[in-house]
Amino acid sequence: MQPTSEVNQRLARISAHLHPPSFQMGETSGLRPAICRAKGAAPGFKVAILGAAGGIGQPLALLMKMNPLVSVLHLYDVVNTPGVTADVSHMDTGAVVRGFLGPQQLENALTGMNLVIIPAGVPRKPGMTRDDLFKINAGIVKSLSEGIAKCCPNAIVNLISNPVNSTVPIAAEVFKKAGTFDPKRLLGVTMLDVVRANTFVAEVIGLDPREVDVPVVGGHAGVTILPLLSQVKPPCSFTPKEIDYLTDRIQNGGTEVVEAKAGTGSATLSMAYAAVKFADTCLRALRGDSGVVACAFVASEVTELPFFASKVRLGRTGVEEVYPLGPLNEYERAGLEKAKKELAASIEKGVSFIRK
Ligand SMILES: NC(=O)c1ccc[n+]([C@@H]2O[C@H](COP(=O)([O-])OP(=O)(O)OC[C@H]3O[C@@H](n4cnc5c(N)ncnc54)[C@H](O)[C@@H]3O)[C@@H](O)[C@H]2O)c1
Ligand SMILES: O=C(O)C[C@H](O)C(=O)O
Repeated sequence: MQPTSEVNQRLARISAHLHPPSFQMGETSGLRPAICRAKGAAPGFKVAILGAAGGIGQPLALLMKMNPLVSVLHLYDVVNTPGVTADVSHMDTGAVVRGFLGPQQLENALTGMNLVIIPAGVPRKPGMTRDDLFKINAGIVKSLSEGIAKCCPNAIVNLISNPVNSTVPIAAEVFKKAGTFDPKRLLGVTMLDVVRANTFVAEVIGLDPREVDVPVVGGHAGVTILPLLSQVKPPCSFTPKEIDYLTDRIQNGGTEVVEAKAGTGSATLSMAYAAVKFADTCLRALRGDSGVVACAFVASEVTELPFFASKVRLGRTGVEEVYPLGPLNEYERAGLEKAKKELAASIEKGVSFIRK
């Protein structure tokens, strides 16, 4: 039988653990200090998610916490990071999770990061285009990019916030101004278009989507999303009706979700999946894996436009090769002309937002 005082002390310790005093973000922004003998994080990459408490940010945080390549996961947002961080940090996977709240903690969130994923910003409601988000999201991406230029200029950046066709040029201009721009390290995330294309094509041809690979080039909005159905792997042919159906469904997949969600937001779960698929690709390349290829919206000389989405090869330094588009059929050449016209305006809008 233990003395009562010892039992009481132990109960008090357990109670303090279960009911901590009110949450406070410390200077270094960790959650409340834990009793911990670990000397530091295990080997792996340090990843920050900016916008981590949002519709995409939360499932993205969950999935990145499960990624064995991640040793440290920083969750930053202007609201609600304490709760999301406490929640995700209880998962018994390797990554150490730390939460950061508000602009005063942005620098701590970013310092030392290898990869920064940005899903911060407002989503569409029915009837809106992605460009309608520019007014709010341009400023958000500008300030977060300024933080990256200052605190982790060598990090790979995965930019999700819409309109991607303009936010990537915005980030590039901020980095140029700061003298830190390296086109190899800035990638607009168009993986959701590829994920959708693989799914819809697999449905039409009756295959498992995991066996299908559809290159999607151009940009990430409406007609700028250009699936190259003539280059689908495994090789297959489509009727003109199937091509029209697939092109339209892939280009409007985002709107399909926005309308189904009826005012409560846009794609979050499939986007978190696509973002993790893309981030994992970047991390494997950083680790030194060879043959790592994905579609992304990057600085490019594939067309006359300064940015364009196409297949890229990733390596330890980021984008190591931007692949040409390959042979296009007449339908795709016509789509490319339409895509370039809209893309040029969106890119210019982003550039002049910073240069003005
Ligand atoms: N690239 C793509 O394929 C793709 C796909 C889906 C959504 N999106 C875009 O991703 C963005 C986020 O979508 P969502 O559904 O997660 O929206 P959401 O509103 O659910 O979450 C956005 C989060 O960003 C946070 N935020 C706002 N300003 C911030 C700032 N200055 N710093 C840090 N965080 C900030 C908000 O607090 C919120 O938690 C939208 O712009 C959306 O259009 C892109
Ligand atoms: O459609 C949107 O607004 C969100 C995203 O760009 C998507 O493609 O789902």
